[in-house]
Amino acid sequence: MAVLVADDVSRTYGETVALNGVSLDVSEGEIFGLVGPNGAGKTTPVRALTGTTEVDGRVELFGKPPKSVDGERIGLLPQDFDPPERLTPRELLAYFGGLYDDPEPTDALLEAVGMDGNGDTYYENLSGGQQRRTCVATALVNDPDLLVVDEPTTGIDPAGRRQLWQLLSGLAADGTTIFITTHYMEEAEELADRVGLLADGELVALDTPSALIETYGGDSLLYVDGEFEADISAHLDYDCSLADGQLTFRNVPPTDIGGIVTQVEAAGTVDSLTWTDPDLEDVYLELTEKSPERRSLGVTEVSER
Ligand SMILES: Nc1ncnc2c1ncn2[C@@H]1O[C@H](COP(=O)(O)OP(=O)(O)OP(=O)(O)O)[C@@H](O)[C@H]1O
Repeated sequence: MAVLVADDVSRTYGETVALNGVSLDVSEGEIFGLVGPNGAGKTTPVRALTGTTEVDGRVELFGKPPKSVDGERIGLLPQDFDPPERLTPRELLAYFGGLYDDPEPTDALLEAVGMDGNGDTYYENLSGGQQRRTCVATALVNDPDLLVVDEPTTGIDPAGRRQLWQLLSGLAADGTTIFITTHYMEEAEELADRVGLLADGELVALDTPSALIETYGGDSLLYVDGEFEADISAHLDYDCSLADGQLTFRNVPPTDIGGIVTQVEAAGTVDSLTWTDPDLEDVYLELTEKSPERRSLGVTEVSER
């Protein structure tokens, strides 16, 4: 059963269309990532899911409207969560724990988010990343069945971010459903089972990261730098382009790289090779840099790039 359902959800603020007919569902134990540029509308579904803004369309959590769901089942980290500065992480977690029937132990929460060494420092004296880790812990205090986190790792260093990915993956493996918004494409690609891409309030793509990359990510590229004659391509069995002393080969299988180098070296010298595979960032740029008009014409094929 879907834990979370949004069906044809729209929200306008005055003249601004924040969400336009967004439909998605998230299954138990799934991590769903929502990505999109600033102002694309990512926070608006978070508010709709947690019943803090009214929307047109249907939103259900555990088969009920958000406001009817037992708060014990939901963990929320708002984007702009700003706890009292003169509390320590330990005091904050104790405070939030007091709001629930069976809170998680504070020490375990501090350790889970990598804050066990700073549990007694005033919030105002923590670094930005340490503050955000503390905020993540507050969303976990009730061991929620559904965790909704809006840009949870903003400001957290790469190692800390990976630690939180592991934490979230572990929670999902144990059955927690996770809805996460992020600006980090690596985070969405690594963490999310499926990713929805919002642009101008519309969900322009929704699939697994690998399927999105396959559909929209574009070509793998092999760059060969060296000294070549202008007619080098005539000596090669592979299509390529030559610009600024660099040969570019598109979509060659990795197993062909050795053969390409051998052919290029027969007609020039090779200084270096660079290989790039498309990733979710390419998908993001491909889909978000188009105007709404071009997207509505379905102009998203790789060949259009
Ligand atoms: N309370 C509000 N009043 C008026 N406009 C709003 C309000 N909340 C959001 N908006 C507008 O709705 C649109 C979507 O905002 P939203 O916060 O959902 O975007 P976002 O994708 O989360 O952005 P960011 O990545 O910058 O956090 C924006 O144009 C924003 O200005």
